[in-house]
Amino acid sequence: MADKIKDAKIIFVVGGPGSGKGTQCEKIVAKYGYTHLSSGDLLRIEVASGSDRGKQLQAIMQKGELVPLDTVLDMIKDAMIAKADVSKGFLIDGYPREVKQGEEFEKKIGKPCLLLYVDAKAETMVKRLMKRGETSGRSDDNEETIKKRLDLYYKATEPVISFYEGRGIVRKVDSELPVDEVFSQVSTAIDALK
Ligand SMILES: Nc1ncnc2c1ncn2[C@H]1C[C@H](O)[C@@H](COP(=O)(O)OP(=O)(O)O)O1
Ligand SMILES: [Mg+2]
Repeated sequence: MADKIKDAKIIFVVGGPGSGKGTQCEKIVAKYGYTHLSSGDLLRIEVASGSDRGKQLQAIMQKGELVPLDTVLDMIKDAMIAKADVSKGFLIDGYPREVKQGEEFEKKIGKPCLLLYVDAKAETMVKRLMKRGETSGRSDDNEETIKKRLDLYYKATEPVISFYEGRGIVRKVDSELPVDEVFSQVSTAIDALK
């Protein structure tokens, strides 16, 4: 496993809920051909399957809490293995959510070459999520859960950014700007890799 993805680039895409991670990842996929793995989407697929594990996950996610570390990591790893032969890079979207998740990822999978920090104000994120909630069908896009997810983001995930800043791999993009302008900052960060 470690061998198979050794040469692939790994990018952590980190930012608050509703900051625009998914939106930017979609554009990276289109321009650079990376494989996009959203931990949230992987979990939602499991929930939709109606499995016992899915039911447990559903309860946790609806409360806006983090699901157990090994569960998410196993799902990401399986998805990476499935794409290892054809992928030159992986976008790990919405993970790590806490420093410990990052450490586990590196132990079991590999090191990121870049942490893309998608930054937006809390007020902006709430607005976008409320709007997204009108059509997303996501049970966690409601006012009460959004507040919890934001609190958890500031408490658990912001330290992740400081942790990787120490390694010099963090590039911050201003996601208050229109999507295409954010993407031009994203492109600059990715073009600088190699
Ligand atoms: N730069 C931007 N300007 C305006 N709206 C944006 C934006 N980036 C994303 N959005 C919108 C699209 C979605 O409806 C909502 C949340 O975006 P998202 O990509 O789903 O966020 P995330 O994956 O970080 O939770 O905000
Ligand atoms: Mg997303």
